[in-house]
This record gives sequence, C-alpha cells and structure tokens, in this order.
Amino acid sequence: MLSGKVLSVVSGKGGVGKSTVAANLAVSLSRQGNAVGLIDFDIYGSSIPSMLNISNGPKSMNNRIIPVESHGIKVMSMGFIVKNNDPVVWRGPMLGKVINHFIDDVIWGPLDYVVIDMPPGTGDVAMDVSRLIPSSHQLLVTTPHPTASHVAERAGKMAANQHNILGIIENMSYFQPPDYDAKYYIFGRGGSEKLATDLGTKIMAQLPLLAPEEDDFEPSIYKKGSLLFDKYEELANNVQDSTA
Ligand SMILES: Nc1ncnc2c1ncn2[C@@H]1O[C@H](COP(=O)(O)OP(=O)(O)OP(=O)(O)O)[C@@H](O)[C@H]1O
Repeated sequence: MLSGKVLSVVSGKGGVGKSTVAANLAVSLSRQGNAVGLIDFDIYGSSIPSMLNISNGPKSMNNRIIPVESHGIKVMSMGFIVKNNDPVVWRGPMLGKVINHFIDDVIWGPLDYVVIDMPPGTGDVAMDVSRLIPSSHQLLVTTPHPTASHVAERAGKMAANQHNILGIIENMSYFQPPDYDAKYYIFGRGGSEKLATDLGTKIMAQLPLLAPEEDDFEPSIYKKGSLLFDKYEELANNVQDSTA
C-alpha cells in the first residue's frame, strides 16, 4: 500500500521541466529528512530512470515488487515496464491495472511523500492517470510565457475536482548570469501570476534557467553550490509548510 502525502507534478505542455522538477523536489524532500517515493507515470517519455541514472529495473519478492532505491528515494517508473513507449496500449482498464499495481503491489514501506511525475498535457492518458491516482496535492509546472501558462490552466482545471491545486512552479523563469544581480526574462513574464489568479492558487517557486551540471552519477540533479539547489531546498520547505 501507498502511504504519505501524494504530490502530483503536472504540466500543460511537454518539455517545460516537469520531470526535472519532480526528481529534484523528491530528492530535496528526502534530504530534509522525509521518506520519499517517486512514481514516474510519464508513459510518453519516461525520463526519471535516466535522470537518476538508474539502469536496473526493480526486483520482485513473493509476487510483490521492491522499488529501486536511488539518491535516498524509492522509485517506480513506467520506463521499467514499457518497452516501446506505445501509449495506445495504456488506455483505460490496462492503464488502471498498472497504476493499481504500482500503488498496491509495491513494497513502499512507510512514506511521508509520494511524488508523481504525471504524463504531460490534457489528453486522454493524462486524464485517465489523474482519475486513477489517489487524491493528491497538485503542483502545476509552467514556463512564464503567457501561452504556456494558458495551456497549463487547462491541466489545472482538468483535475481540480479530485485534486487540490497546491500551487504553481514557474520553471525557466529568468536567466541570471553568474555573479550578477541582473535577471533576464527570456521567456516573458506574467503568465504564472495570471495563472495563479485564475486558478485561485499561489506561486510556489520561480526557478531560473540553469542546466543541471551533467555527470554520470546524477545527470539531472542540481548540486550543492548551484542556485537551483537552493531554490529546490526552498521549494521543498514551502511544500512541507503548505501540506502540514
Ligand atoms: N530550469 C531549467 N533550466 C534549464 N534547463 C532545464 C530547466 N528545467 C529543465 N531543464 C531541461 O529541459 C529539458 C526538459 O526537461 P524535462 O524532461 O524535465 O521536461 P518535461 O516537462 O518533463 O518534458 P516531457 O513532458 O516531454 O517529459 C531537459 O533537458 C532539462 O534538463
């Protein structure tokens, strides 16, 4: 069984950094002393295993699954079982079975938080997943451009009946050159403020444009000393306060 507070990370569009946010938030929450599970339901382009550099799938014991442990968190990913990334297979009852399997048949142990990387967009699969997971706190990831946040609004409204919208994470908000105070708003401004007002929620974080320093151990996790490491620590604090 799955215990703990469920945080689902959703986005209106692909490529806005949803999986990066889900992975870094999970790792920061764990660093702050929480027992954390990370479930990657992004069946279109499951990226969590490569972001955390996980090459082995989970093991099983007595017909139950032992999640993969990485960076202090327990991880299950559609990427461990989907071989051809064919979304058609994962419609309706089949998708439901896999989701229940991840929730009921995995030996999670006691958890404080379960971070879910949802499929992007408002398509049928995203709707199915949203319907099938337990009620959750939703974190809506968008870039600051008004068009992106307009699309994100649909994603927010889609699940608002069943899930509480915890807030908005504006990713790639601005670029700040190292050792400079100036911020450059490359993708525009104002979209997420409007989105927060329209959805009656708040902005949880504004994360600058800064590529993770790639290495073999943790290709997409921001390291101590990077501005985004601190921003994710703040976000994890903010999430804990907002879900207390
Ligand atoms: N704040 C950021 N600054 C710079 N690059 C970033 C930032 N956030 C994410 N990225 C990069 O953007 C790319 C897309 O990120 P990611 O895969 O997390 O997006 P996504 O929304 O999950 O996409 P999809 O829905 O298609 O899986 C990655 O290469 C990631 O490293």
